[in-house]
Amino acid sequence: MNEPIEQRNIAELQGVHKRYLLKHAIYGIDLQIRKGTIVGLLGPNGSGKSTLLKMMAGMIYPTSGRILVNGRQPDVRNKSQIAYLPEIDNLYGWMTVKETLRFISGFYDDWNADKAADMLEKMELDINQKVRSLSKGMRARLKLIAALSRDVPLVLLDEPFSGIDPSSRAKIIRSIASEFESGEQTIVLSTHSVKESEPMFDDVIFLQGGRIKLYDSAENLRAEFGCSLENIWEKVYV
Ligand SMILES: Nc1ncnc2c1ncn2[C@@H]1O[C@H](COP(=O)(O)OP(=O)(O)OP(=O)(O)O)[C@@H](O)[C@H]1O
Repeated sequence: MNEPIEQRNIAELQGVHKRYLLKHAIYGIDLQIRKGTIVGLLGPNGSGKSTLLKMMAGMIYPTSGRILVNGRQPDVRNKSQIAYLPEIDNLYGWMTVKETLRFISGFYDDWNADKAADMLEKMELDINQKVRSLSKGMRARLKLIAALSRDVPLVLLDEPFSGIDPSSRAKIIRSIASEFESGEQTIVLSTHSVKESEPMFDDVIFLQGGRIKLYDSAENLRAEFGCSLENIWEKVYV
């Protein structure tokens, strides 16, 4: 027997519209995010990726429409459901890597210390180094560890690879894919690194001007267009 729709989806958006003062960022989006998948959120600058992720994280609210994560409207009260990695750098420079992770872990009952230790090793970070002396790419790795070390149903990553060089990016993507517990967690990840990220995506959303241009499984999209997601990007946006 098929599962009811609401149990198959970790998040549902219905007619979601977002306006910042006079600027329309998202236009009436309907979306269902399947549980246990890694979803790529793709689109050019200003297409609405960060706005969509912030609304799903409960950081900002839709102007109209409805968002449900695990059946509840996201806000500060259901932070136990959602890990969110913002595009901005929100780390304290005076802390070491170890202190940063200890500090962040104190906020969350769902912190998985084993996972954090494992990722620290894979991401090759020195736990005694001060955050202020880390390179941009190293800081990006630390932010990623902070988001991925929580045992939550939904992980939202906004541009997690910005500042990370291409070879490290590929390595980190493999590490995310290996840490990912299919069935337990869902990851929605915005990125401009389509080529490197492509192998880990189950589903892909192409946004354009605040609207969904394409949304399907990566497999269906590749079959329909007869090419890679990277080439679909070129067909859609260039
Ligand atoms: N706080 C804000 N106030 C006013 N307009 C905003 C604000 N945040 C975003 N916007 C506008 O909303 C639209 C979508 O922006 P958003 O940051 O969501 O896009 P994005 O796809 O994440 O872009 P990028 O790839 O550059 O990060 C843009 O036109 C942007 O200028």
